[in-house]
Amino acid sequence: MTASPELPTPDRPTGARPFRLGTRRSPLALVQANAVRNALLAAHGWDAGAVELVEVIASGDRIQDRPLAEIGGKALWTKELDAQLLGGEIDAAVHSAKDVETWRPEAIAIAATLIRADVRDVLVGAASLGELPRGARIGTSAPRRAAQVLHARPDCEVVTFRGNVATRLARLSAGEAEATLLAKAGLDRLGEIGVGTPLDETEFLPAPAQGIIAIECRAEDDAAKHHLAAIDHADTHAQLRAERALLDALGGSCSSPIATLTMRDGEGWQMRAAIFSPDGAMRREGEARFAPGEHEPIRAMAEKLLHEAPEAITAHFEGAG
Ligand SMILES: NCc1[nH]cc(CCC(=O)O)c1CC(=O)O
Repeated sequence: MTASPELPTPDRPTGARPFRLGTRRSPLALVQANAVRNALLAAHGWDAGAVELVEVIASGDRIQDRPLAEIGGKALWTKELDAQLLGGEIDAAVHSAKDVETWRPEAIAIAATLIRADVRDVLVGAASLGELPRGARIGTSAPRRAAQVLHARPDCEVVTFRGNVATRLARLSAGEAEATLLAKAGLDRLGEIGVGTPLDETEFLPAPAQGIIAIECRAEDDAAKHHLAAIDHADTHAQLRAERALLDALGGSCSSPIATLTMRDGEGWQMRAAIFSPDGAMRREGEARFAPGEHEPIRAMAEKLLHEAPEAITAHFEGAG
């Protein structure tokens, strides 16, 4: 296992190589990686050369014409960065936590999360779900968004929209759909302020980990862990652990329509979780209170949900039985 060599500090600014931060190449990924870089520079008082971005092309970015669930799931966002990390070519990798699958190699650890951004989805193309024209086409490839829209508006039709944020907005402008749904966090980070209407997060529940930027490093790289700990936002990290525990308990994948919202509840936390049939016709919701790191109530809620949900829902989860 390669450890990060000593890094520049105010007392020792020369002679060390930069900390290499791996990132995907999409405009959103680069904005996010730069946010992590700036956070590291500020937290450690390093000069600009101390953190270097290493751009990695992910298969998920190369294959744009088919739904993610069909071509191999979330691993398509992580496997190239995982390989670079394990091979010691980068010291850390920046991810949208929403795109990081539940199963991770044992030698890789989520070392830090930046403070969570806006968790809401934005509806682009109409002022509200109720105001969509009858039979409107909604462009999305996310099972959660499709099921949740169809639950509210069974008359609508879902058409597959993949590609990065700009591509999806261009496809909407080209008339391929009447509306689309995007994460407000991504739009904000790209400077697309004021696009569309944010949907109330208590009604249209977000995806697990939406709005969270996670930074991974080699599990045994104590130097990298130490550097990254300085930029970790503890409450966000607790939410991420809890929402990943939910995904794990449900056996949820990128083809599972699952939505969740984690909120402070006095001293502790409250989680709401909803699971759907892909056509949105069936919906089941649960709620759990938990303390950070104590995920048993979340697992119990997940088991109960799966136990009581109809086959039309559970068929899309592996946690059942
Ligand atoms: N699936 C792609 C993806 N992954 C993370 C974000 C947004 C940023 C975030 O949630 O932190 C997006 C775009 C979107 O869903 O609109």
